Amino acid sequence: MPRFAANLSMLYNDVDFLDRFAAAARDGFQAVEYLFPYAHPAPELAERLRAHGLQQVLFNAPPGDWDAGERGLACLPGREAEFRAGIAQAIEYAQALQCPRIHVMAGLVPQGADAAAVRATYVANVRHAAEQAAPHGIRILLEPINGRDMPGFFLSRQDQAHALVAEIGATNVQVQMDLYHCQIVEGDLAMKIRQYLPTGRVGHLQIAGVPERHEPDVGELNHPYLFRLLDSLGYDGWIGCEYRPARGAATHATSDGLGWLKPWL
Ligand SMILES: O=C(O)[C@@H](O)C(=O)CO
Ligand SMILES: [Mg+2]
Repeated sequence: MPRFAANLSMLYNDVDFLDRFAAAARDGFQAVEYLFPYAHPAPELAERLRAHGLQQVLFNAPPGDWDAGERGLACLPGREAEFRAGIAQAIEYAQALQCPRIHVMAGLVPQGADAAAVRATYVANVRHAAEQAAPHGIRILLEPINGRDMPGFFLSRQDQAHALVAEIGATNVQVQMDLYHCQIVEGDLAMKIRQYLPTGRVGHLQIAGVPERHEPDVGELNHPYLFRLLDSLGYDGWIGCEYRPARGAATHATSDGLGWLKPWL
């Protein structure tokens, strides 16, 4: 059976962030993920996980100045020191939260930048992150993101991410295969899953309905078919529920929209 993690950045927006742990546990989730933990002290987050019997399965390294539009630092020439400081902070949080995966966002390609320099910066930065994370048993994940949601993002295709993982050459670097982004950029999801899961290089999956990024049972995808396929391939990792409930931040919007999950809990 697929194992589902609630993405607390997108789900349960009708309550404060720290109250989303309890809400997810009440709905039957045993694991959570979210974008960034850094607004809260790690012990406070660890206590929420403990109190509600939840595992933290993923969060992101610091992305640079998110409010100013930055979406990761890994591919940005000249920002290496900030990138490294962010990785050190992320590893501290991952240890405190016993989280085995950190997503390192690639970043937006700077206007006019030399493509070779951007790629070389990315490879060197991810190698550094992998080296720092490895002694703690932490994996570094790279996620291709669609260019409609994040125009100019360095990484958008699965084949690009897998080629980079091979080039980086560290055993603790894997691809975060977000099926929502993959459907928008490439489509042919079942064949992509059949192609990439057996490589052992997919470290985490995420889902959402396409194109609105609402519940998985809203939109053009047949998620039950994909879940059965993942089962048949022996996928035993987590699937992050990274979608915006169709009723937004209305009271109980997330819980009311979880009908799709019930058969899989
Ligand atoms: O798909 C996404 O948007 C996320 O997984 C993420 O980490 C960046 O926003
Ligand atoms: Mg994602």
